[in-house]
Amino acid sequence: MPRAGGFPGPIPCRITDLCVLARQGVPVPSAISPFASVKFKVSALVASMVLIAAIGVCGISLLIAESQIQRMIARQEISALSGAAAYLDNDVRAKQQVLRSIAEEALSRNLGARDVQALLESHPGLRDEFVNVAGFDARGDRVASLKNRRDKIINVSARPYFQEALRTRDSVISAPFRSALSGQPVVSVAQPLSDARGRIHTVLVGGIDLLRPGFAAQVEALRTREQGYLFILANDGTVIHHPRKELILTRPSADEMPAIGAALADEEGWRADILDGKEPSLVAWKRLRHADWTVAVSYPLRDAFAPMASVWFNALGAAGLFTALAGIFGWGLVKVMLEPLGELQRVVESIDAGATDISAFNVDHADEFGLLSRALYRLSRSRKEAADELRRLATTDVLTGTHNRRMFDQFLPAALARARRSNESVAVAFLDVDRFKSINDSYGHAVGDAVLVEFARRLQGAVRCSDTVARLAGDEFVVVFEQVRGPAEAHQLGEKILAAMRAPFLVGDAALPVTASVGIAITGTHTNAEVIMQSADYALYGVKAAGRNGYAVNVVGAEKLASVHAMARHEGGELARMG
Ligand SMILES: Nc1nc2c(ncn2[C@@H]2O[C@H](COP(=O)(O)OP(=O)(O)OP(=O)(O)O)[C@@H](O)[C@H]2O)c(=O)[nH]1
Repeated sequence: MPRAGGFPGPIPCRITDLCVLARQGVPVPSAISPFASVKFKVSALVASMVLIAAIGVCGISLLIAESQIQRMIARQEISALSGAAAYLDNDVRAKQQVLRSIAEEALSRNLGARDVQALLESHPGLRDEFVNVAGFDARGDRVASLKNRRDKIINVSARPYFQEALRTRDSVISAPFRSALSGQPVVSVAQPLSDARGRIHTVLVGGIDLLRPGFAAQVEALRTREQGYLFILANDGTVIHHPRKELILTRPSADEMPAIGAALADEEGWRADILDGKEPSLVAWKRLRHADWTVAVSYPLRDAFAPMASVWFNALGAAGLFTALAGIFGWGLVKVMLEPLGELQRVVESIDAGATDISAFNVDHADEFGLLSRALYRLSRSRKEAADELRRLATTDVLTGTHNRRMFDQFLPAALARARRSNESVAVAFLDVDRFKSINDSYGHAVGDAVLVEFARRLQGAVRCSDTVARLAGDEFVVVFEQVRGPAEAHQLGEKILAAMRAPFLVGDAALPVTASVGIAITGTHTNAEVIMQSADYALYGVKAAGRNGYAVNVVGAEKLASVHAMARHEGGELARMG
């Protein structure tokens, strides 16, 4: 249930509910929740749009920047790898060159297989280049060895690099394998030695120990960054160098180690979508020219984009700041823009409270608020006119246009109160058309109506504008006279009314003699509406009893009919006074 004079309890209703309540006449709140305000909504909209735009622009820019940084890092890595590959190439070639020069020396000195041991020992620098250099005759049996000569005798005739060196008669770099002598992973360089007739009598094999600290250190020195790692693969995917030593000489599948799989894809390239050990990584690779190896680097993207994290953070901070500024700006802007609406609301409330009228609408705005003001002005005007018309209809007698009983019932007490305050007298004349029933019966109701209309017109013409004429019912009328000086004036009023009715009423073709009886009461002490009406009725009754067509005046409180003044109409139209 609505509370008296207020809005129902905790507000559970929506706008439509408010409209229903308003239509039912229940007061609805004029203030709205801040979150329902247009200011809030527009500010939130502006802020959201700026936030979306800022995040969108920053996000796209940063993604583009990330992609460019990725390319840049990849290019840097590949160029660093090119340097590393060239270094490794040169290193292997230098080792081949060393053995090749020994081969040339053996040929020039016409040395045979039996001289190879001495030849090797005459080149102490070989120990720096290789873990060991051994000589094998054409059957693959060892005939010389720089180190470990007492080691078990091995035969290398089945080794592919040995066979290839015999076949090509040129230097060959082997695939990585585990040395039968040292058990270490090695790569061998095989160099055939020929005699003057071109017959290969010995194949020199120099081993490069892949786990030798010097080799690992050399490779690691090629890295350009602290993060990530460098690895080397043979063309069949066998790992030659890797920070995880246990992988060396293994051949992991591309599924097991995507970084290794990617590095074998092409001569040179990079990919940034590799998951290397659960970590998204950028892998760049480059194939060596001379040895059939690929040198590659794996670089975690997290490290690559570490500087971008702070850029993202700053960008989001800037987006938040712009959003807050946009929200404040939007709020202020909408506040200014909606100022005319607030003004309009104040005008409507003021009109509603009766403090001002509809002329307060500012209809001069050129914008939408002007349109709204003008529309509200028109609506208010037509509603006011309708209300005025309703009020008029509610207080007007439809047939005669005089006031009706309702209006009279309100007016008389007010007039009496006014008179009391100003210590003046009020007179009420109670009129009744004489024998009106016979007019109706003789000429019909329409003529009766016309008589009533003419009667009212004459009555209104007989009194002052400030006097109030009302039709109570049927052929009964009343007139309220204010500021009456005394009974003598009341008599004059009675005379005046009767005189106004004296001429025949011209209705259609007929000229009807119409008379009226008038009972007048004038205020005395303790007068109220009921009392003065009774007094006027009493006077009217006296006139009727005395033969009609006359008036009588009563002073309230002296309820004794002093005299009846009746006018008798003779056939010739002459009037005679009966006292
Ligand atoms: N034409 C018309 N007649 C009405 C209207 N209202 C009431 N009447 C009639 O007015 C007549 C009133 O008659 P009364 O006042 O009772 O009696 P009277 O004939 O005037 O006689 P006295 O008052 O004694 O002189 C009734 O016949 C009603 O039917 C109206 O609006 N138009």
